[in-house]
Amino acid sequence: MSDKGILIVLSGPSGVGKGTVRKAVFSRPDAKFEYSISMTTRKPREGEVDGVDYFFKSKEEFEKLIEEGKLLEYAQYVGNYYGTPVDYVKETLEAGKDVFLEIEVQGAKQVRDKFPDGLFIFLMPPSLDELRNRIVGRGTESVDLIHNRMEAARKEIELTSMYDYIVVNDDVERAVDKINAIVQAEHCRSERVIDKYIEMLEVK
Ligand SMILES: Nc1ncnc2c1ncn2[C@@H]1O[C@H](COP(=O)(O)OP(=O)(O)OP(=O)(O)O)[C@@H](O)[C@H]1O
Ligand SMILES: Nc1nc2c(ncn2[C@@H]2O[C@H](COP(=O)(O)O)[C@@H](O)[C@H]2O)c(=O)[nH]1
Repeated sequence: MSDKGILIVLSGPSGVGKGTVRKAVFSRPDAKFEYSISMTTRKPREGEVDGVDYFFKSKEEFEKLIEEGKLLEYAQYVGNYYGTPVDYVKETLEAGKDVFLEIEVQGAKQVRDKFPDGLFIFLMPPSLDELRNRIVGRGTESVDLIHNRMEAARKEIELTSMYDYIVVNDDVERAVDKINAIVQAEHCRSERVIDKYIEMLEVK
């Protein structure tokens, strides 16, 4: 059995429900993943706690982290930086624990290049109309921004081939069930590959 954890990357278009699904994954009592807390230059929202929801940084601090190579990936999103701390991810995987990232699509592409063996899951809206309803319903975007995000979503949905799985977020709890099943299957697959390898060595 592999002694390293699996890097699980949940991504998808803005408004599809990544944050909602990620919170539901971690609210299950049997959740076995470690959540990688991101760094961001965005200001905390009401109720958000530094070191729990994000590590909140100034623009200067974030740019220093980029220069020092402390981020596995980073992206600018709606005028702020977001990034994943590389040391935490590597150390946690080395300790044999699965790490869960919830990041936007530019960041997911960068992680795929560095961790091709990661498990990449694209969260898909049931339809583009429903995606628009969710963005509008959240009430956080102006009309212009909603238009930009819908244009971006169309392009992102065409580029799903770099992902290992596509999960439709029609219902949050069903999406969580599917993600848990995918991770469990990935564990079984890697164990089977390693068992096969040991078997071959023993025959020799
Ligand atoms: N399965 C679902 N059915 C109906 N509404 C949903 C579902 N999942 C999420 N939502 C709603 O859609 C809206 C967007 O969700 P959320 O903020 O989690 O998206 P996101 O992908 O994290 O967005 P962003 O990338 O812009 O931060 C929220 O109002 C959320 O309550
Ligand atoms: N590339 C990265 N994207 C990230 C990271 N952490 C969060 N995110 C994504 O940013 C947007 C906005 O998040 P919000 O909390 O301001 O609503 C959302 O799509 C997140 O998935 C990260 O480390 N890297």
